[in-house]
Amino acid sequence: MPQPLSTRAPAKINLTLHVLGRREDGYHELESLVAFAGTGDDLRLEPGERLSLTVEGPTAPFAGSDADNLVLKAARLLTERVPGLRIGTFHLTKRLPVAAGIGGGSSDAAAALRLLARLNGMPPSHPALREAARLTGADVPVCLEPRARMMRGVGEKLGPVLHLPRLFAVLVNPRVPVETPAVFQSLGLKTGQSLAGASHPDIETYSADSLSRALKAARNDLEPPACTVQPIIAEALKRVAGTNGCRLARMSGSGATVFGLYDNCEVAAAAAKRIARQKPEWWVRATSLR
Ligand SMILES: C[C@](O)(CO)[C@H](O)COP(=O)(O)OP(=O)(O)OC[C@H]1O[C@@H](n2ccc(N)nc2=O)[C@H](O)[C@@H]1O
Ligand SMILES: Nc1ncnc2c1ncn2[C@@H]1O[C@H](COP(=O)(O)OP(=O)(O)OP(=O)(O)O)[C@@H](O)[C@H]1O
Repeated sequence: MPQPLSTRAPAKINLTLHVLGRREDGYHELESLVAFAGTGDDLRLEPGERLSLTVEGPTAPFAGSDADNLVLKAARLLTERVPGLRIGTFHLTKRLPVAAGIGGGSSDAAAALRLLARLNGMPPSHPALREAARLTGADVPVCLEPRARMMRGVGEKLGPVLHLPRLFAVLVNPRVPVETPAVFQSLGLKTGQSLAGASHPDIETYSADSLSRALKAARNDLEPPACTVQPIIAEALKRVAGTNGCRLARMSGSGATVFGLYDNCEVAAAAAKRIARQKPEWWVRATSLR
């Protein structure tokens, strides 16, 4: 029985993000503990002669032109590397906010690579998949197998899968797009500049307590520059931090999405309800992270 050619493209959450410096090519060296949410986009692949894409769903109008979609970029990069690759039409249901720091486009691109691998019987470790992912964007490699892990370099160095205790979260996006290059720019590092930063311990199995301690001791270095680029992020952080039972409020990636962590799903759901009532125009989701 062939497996259905569909997959979830979950939101990527940077639980921590330390900037270690800026390379000569202008990209920034990072260290980030990445997890994935229960909420995301959906992608389906209908095998066929031509490579094409349809996009629908609530946030489809904001995802740019289909020709520039990262789903097609990743698929093209793979076809260039694998002669005779079976292809087809992708159908993307777009639900995640765009340019939001939760890797929507990256996760969609990684989902496309997973579906093409499945259609062609390629193992997930195939070097062409890894290369196509890396060339599509810095966040794509970590999204290939969406499980919690440490990400280093500019996203190409991945640690082993981490067994995190289930985290109960609320994701909040004030519906302002934030362009990643503008935030890195606003950090103001010179090329070749290194920063002394506390590095993350390499732990494979966290208890709820050790994870909570590690998260609190860490930070997202892109939070201050992102708040300068888009001051509403500071308001989102304050609103999340002010909800009952919020253990930690932090921005993901380059923003503007902010997450709050809670002890259980009931408290998280209540916090989401409260923020959605206060700010009906914002995107608010209670979800779990792993
Ligand atoms: C901030 C993160 O979301 C953290 O996970 C990622 O590092 C960004 O990943 P991404 O959006 O896939 O990034 P890309 O599309 O590859 O790069 C967009 C732009 O962000 C800047 N960029 C990105 C990644 C990185 N490590 N250093 C950078 O300086 C570069 O100006 C680059 O031109
Ligand atoms: N499938 C896609 N979904 C969303 N945006 C896409 C997609 N393909 C291309 N894009 C373009 O990519 C840009 C970044 O969108 P995306 O939602 O991936 O950002 P992000 O969440 O900030 O990503 P990251 O956290 O990796 O920095 C947008 O300007 C958008 O036009």
